Amino acid sequence: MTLIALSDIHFAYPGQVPILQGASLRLDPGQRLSLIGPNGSGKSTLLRMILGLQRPDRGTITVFGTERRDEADFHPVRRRVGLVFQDADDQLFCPTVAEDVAFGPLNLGKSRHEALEIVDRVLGDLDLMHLRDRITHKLSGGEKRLVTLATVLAMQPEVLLLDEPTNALDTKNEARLLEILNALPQAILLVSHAPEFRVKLAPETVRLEDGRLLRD
Ligand SMILES: Nc1ncnc2c1ncn2[C@@H]1O[C@H](COP(=O)(O)OP(=O)(O)OP(=O)(O)O)[C@@H](O)[C@H]1O
Repeated sequence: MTLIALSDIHFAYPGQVPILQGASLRLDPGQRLSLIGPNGSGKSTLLRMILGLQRPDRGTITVFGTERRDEADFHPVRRRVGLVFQDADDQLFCPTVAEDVAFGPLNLGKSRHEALEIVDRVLGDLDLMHLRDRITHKLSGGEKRLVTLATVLAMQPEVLLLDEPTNALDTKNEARLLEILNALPQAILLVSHAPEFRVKLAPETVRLEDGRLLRD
C-alpha cells in the first residue's frame, strides 16, 4: 500500500501568490525520498499538509490508503506519521527533555511507567541519556535537534517526515544522525539543503519547481 499520495495539490496562503500549483507525490513503504526546491517554494508547507496542519485549496491527500479531508481524518495520521519540524522550538514545549519525549507516548495512551521506559530506550538509542533531565529550552541548537528526533521516534511512527534535520548539527552529530536514520525501517521523506546528506540518506529526489513536483 502506498503510504502517502498527494495528488494535484493547489495552495496559496491568503493574500499571497500560489505556491503549490498541481503538485503530486507518492511515498511507498521503505522508500526514502528527498524533496528539494528553492527557499520559500513550499516544501515545509507540503510536509505540514500531509499531517493536516494546512489544507490544500484543491487536490487530494491520501495517507495509509484513506483520503483525508477533515480534521478528524488527520488525527490518526498524526499518530502514525512523525514530523521533525524545521524549527526545534516548535516541537519542544515541556520543562525537561524526559517530559518532552514522554509526551507523545502518554498521549497515545501509554502508562507513566511505559512512557518512561520508552524515554530511556529512545534516549539510549540516540546516545542522549546525558540530556534526560536537562531543561529543554536551555539546550544548544544541536542538542534540541536530536531531542526533537527523540520525541518523534518515541511515538514509533510508520513514516518519518524530516524538515532540515541536519540544521544546527556539527559534523560528528550529522554523521551519527545519518547512521541512526539509515538503520531505521521506516519510509522517509526528507527536506534538506545539504546535498551530501541527501545523497547518503535519500538519493531519490523530487524537485518542487513553480508549484509542481518533478523527478530530479
Ligand atoms: N503561515 C504562513 N502564512 C503565510 N505565509 C507563509 C506561512 N508559512 C509560510 N509562508 C510563506 O509561504 C512560502 C513557502 O514557505 P515554506 O516554508 O513552505 O517554504 P520552503 O520551501 O520550506 O522554504 P525553505 O527552503 O526556505 O525552508 C514562503 O514564501 C513563506 O514565507
